[in-house]
Amino acid sequence: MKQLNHLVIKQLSFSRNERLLFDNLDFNFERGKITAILGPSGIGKTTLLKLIGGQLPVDSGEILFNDQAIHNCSEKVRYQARKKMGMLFQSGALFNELSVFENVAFPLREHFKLDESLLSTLVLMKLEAVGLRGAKDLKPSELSGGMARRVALARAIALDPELIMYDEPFTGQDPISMNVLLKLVKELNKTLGLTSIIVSHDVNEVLSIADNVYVLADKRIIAKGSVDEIFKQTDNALLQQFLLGKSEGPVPFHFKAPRFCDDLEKANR
Ligand SMILES: Nc1ncnc2c1ncn2[C@@H]1O[C@H](COP(=O)(O)OP(=O)(O)OP(=O)(O)O)[C@@H](O)[C@H]1O
Repeated sequence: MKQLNHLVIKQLSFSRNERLLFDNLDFNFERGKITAILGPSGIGKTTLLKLIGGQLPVDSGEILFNDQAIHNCSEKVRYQARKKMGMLFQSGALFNELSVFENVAFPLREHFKLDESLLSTLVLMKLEAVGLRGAKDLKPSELSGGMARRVALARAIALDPELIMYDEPFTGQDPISMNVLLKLVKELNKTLGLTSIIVSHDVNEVLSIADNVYVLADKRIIAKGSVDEIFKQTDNALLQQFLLGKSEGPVPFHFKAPRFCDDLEKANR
């Protein structure tokens, strides 16, 4: 029987450049749901996706995908797990020299030996799913930013992943493209039965399609739950500051620094 939790992270700790980013964190990503990961810039959201994808090794803790440990497994197991994960990174540029069709065909050609007619059918199905079958012969330079993001999404679902991770998928989009992408992410989640994880600074937009939310701040999870539950936590000052985007609150404006007078004295020595 398939577990309710598709991906489970237990007691994750991770440092970068001796800076502790995660201190003993637990996450449960429910199968078939959209989970948003929110938090201030630099808190480690992209890093979390890279840890899940196996691009970075954990310092300590466990990552279980379909109940199988993928943090300390063999290369073979990691490769099999990675094949079931699609990733859409903001910087995940398309190959400029390839057509839209060939960009989406790329992972299929890499992983399978398919005859051209089957490959073509699969690519056209993925492009149809993102509404861009008609753009198959265009080059990336001929696409708008929103269209390019949708082609990257078609490429991310080319191998029929179970889980898809989006890193800032809406950044830099005009309101119409943003809504098209939001609708698409929600629809694909439902029609393909995906488990989706979205990292985004577009708090209201991402919460409009998410089922569950984790809010990170200062090495820990400051709030988690369904979207409704998160909005009810009005006594959580850190969460409220973040959700409402207030400059005043528990999140300090100043990055940790020595006393100003000490720095000035040093500068004038
Ligand atoms: N390649 C790297 N090498 C060393 N440190 C890195 C590297 N990439 C990121 N970091 C550091 O890790 C921390 C977390 O970065 P990360 O990109 O995961 O944060 P984020 O929450 O996704 O930020 P943002 O919302 O601004 O994208 C930051 O302090 C960053 O400087």
